[in-house]
Amino acid sequence: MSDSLERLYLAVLAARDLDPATSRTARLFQRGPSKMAKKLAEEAIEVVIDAVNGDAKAVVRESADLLYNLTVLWASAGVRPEDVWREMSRREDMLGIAEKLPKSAMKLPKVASPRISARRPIAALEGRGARKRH
Ligand SMILES: N=c1c2ncn([C@@H]3O[C@H](COP(=O)(O)OP(=O)(O)OP(=O)(O)O)[C@@H](O)[C@H]3O)c2ncn1[C@@H]1O[C@H](COP(=O)(O)O)[C@@H](O)[C@H]1O
Repeated sequence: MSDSLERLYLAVLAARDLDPATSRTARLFQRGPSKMAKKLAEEAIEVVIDAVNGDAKAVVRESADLLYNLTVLWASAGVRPEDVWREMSRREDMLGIAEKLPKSAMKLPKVASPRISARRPIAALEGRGARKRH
């Protein structure tokens, strides 16, 4: 999947400077981040509606649109796909699955994921309110 997204990301970068009259991507760049965000949100809602309606084929179609609009927003924000893959790997190393760190240290799993046990114990941050060491 990451290969497809990376190819799409490069295609979006290449289309950025095309004629907005003929390129949707160039038109999105011309209209700026707020339009990109609006389209991304619209696609996310379309995926949700189709999923709630149990229309798997529509979920596939709208998910492709969602990922397209996400790569456009990434490009506009200066985010590269590899930046996201790196963050997902970091989370996987911490927790064994790609999810956010729990807000408090208390919720970290008792048994570290196999990838962690082979490494130095990781001091869990307690989120933004992490106490400073005295
Ligand atoms: N991968 C995509 C891609 N996925 C979805 N879309 C378009 O994004 C829109 C999302 O669906 P919507 O129903 O929300 O859009 P719409 O209602 O048809 O029209 P709007 O309301 O958005 O104006 C559709 O029009 C899709 O055609 C895409 N448009 C372009 N690409 C790729 O982006 C690259 C650049 O293409 P151009 O933008 O055509 O230069 C190429 O590699 C393309 O294949």
